[in-house]
Amino acid sequence: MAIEIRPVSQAETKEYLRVLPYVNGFPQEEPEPSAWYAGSAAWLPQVQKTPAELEQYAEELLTDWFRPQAAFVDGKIAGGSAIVSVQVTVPGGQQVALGGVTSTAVLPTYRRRGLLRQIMSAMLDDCRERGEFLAGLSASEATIYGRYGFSPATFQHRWEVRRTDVAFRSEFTDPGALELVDHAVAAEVWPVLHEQVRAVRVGEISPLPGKWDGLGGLPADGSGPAHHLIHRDATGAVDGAAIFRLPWSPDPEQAGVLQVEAFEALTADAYRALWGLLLDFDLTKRVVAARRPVDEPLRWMLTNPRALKLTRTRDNLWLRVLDVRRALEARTYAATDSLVLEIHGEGRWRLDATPDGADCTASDAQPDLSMSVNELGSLYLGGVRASELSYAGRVAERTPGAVSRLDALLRPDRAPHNAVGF
Ligand SMILES: CC(=O)SCCNC(=O)CCNC(=O)[C@H](O)C(C)(C)COP(=O)(O)OP(=O)(O)OC[C@H]1O[C@@H](n2cnc3c(N)ncnc32)[C@H](O)[C@@H]1OP(=O)(O)O
Repeated sequence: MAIEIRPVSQAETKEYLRVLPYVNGFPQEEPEPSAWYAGSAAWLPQVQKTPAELEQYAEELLTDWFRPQAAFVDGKIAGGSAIVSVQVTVPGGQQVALGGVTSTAVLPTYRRRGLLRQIMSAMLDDCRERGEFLAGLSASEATIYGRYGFSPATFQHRWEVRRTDVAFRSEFTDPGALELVDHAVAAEVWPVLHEQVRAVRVGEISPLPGKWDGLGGLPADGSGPAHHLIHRDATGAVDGAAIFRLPWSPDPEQAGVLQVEAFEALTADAYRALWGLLLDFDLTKRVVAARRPVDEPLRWMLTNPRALKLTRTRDNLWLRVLDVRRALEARTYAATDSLVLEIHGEGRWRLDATPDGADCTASDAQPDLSMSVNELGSLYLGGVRASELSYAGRVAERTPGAVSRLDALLRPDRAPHNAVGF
């Protein structure tokens, strides 16, 4: 078979859309909140489209931020994937370009013949040419993307708590105020709030264009209508917001569940006030929250921290460092130190790191530490410790103490987290 890998042209977008429905079909542990997960509910694999809608979709598919590549087998599209242009916040606060791999699927009749391998290679080359020194994705299966140098860098929790188990350790007097708002107000609040959050949260991703458009009318997808809660500080400025649903169910087990679909707080006051209301909501039995950071402070507010039960923990953003020097120079560090890092296949680098930034230069000195680009991807945002990877045999310490020194450099203030995906 003759295989050609290349970008999809406008004339080919309709044919390319035949592949997209096969992106789905992987087993999900449980349904995710509809609108928050990965963005638009209008994403093709999630809804059946009429022929007219498909025409429109194909017409508008190619944009300057969505770059699909396809594998043409004997002239016909047999698989595809795409890079979306987004930004990720790295330690120190810089928001750097990230090539986001998404919408990956090979038609079932063409799988295991090396098509994804070739598509991925073309897409990562494209990222390098555009100067994107990081690529990222969220993985349908954890066994696929390690071979291309990706590795988990952020993680997320799903938790639930029974209302009868909730008691707060201390009274909280809110200097601000909570307010239920309609969709139109929420649609104005969220983009601004998320920009403020993203400026300070390592790992957070910039929203794709149109991300917030749907907020005005989040679908009532069986989970009931979306409710919008905001918090204002004492000056009236919005410093937190939540979206929740109160799904009705004939099943008593599923009834009385308050689902938190989105939650952001810029201040501790907003955080405490919003959870205070959501966890003590009349006529509910349980609160369920998904896509939450792994260092959720909420448990420390409860008299019984065990009441908050983790029901799922999973990797979220996988990173692939495409240019070691630029990546290491883009972030800041928690200490001042110098280490020589050998990154298999990507050279040997002397990192002179400080809290204000770093210099990274090619080096032929003896390395202090050796690892592959996968380990570097996991370490980069500070969500995984070098000592953990060293114990697992994945980071080799050549100079005694070098693992601890690297941990001290990369130590994060908060666990990296991205509530927004792509
Ligand atoms: C980032 C995202 O978009 S996540 C969504 C990913 N999409 C899906 O899961 C949809 C369903 N799956 C598919 O469409 C395909 O199986 C794909 C896209 C995952 C893989 O496409 P293929 O063309 O079959 O992969 P390809 O033949 O290039 O395989 C490359 C390597 O990955 C391995 N591989 C491929 N799929 C899988 C898998 N599901 N699990 C484990 N290993 C896999 C192959 O064995 C091969 O290994 P090798 O390098 O050791 O030889």
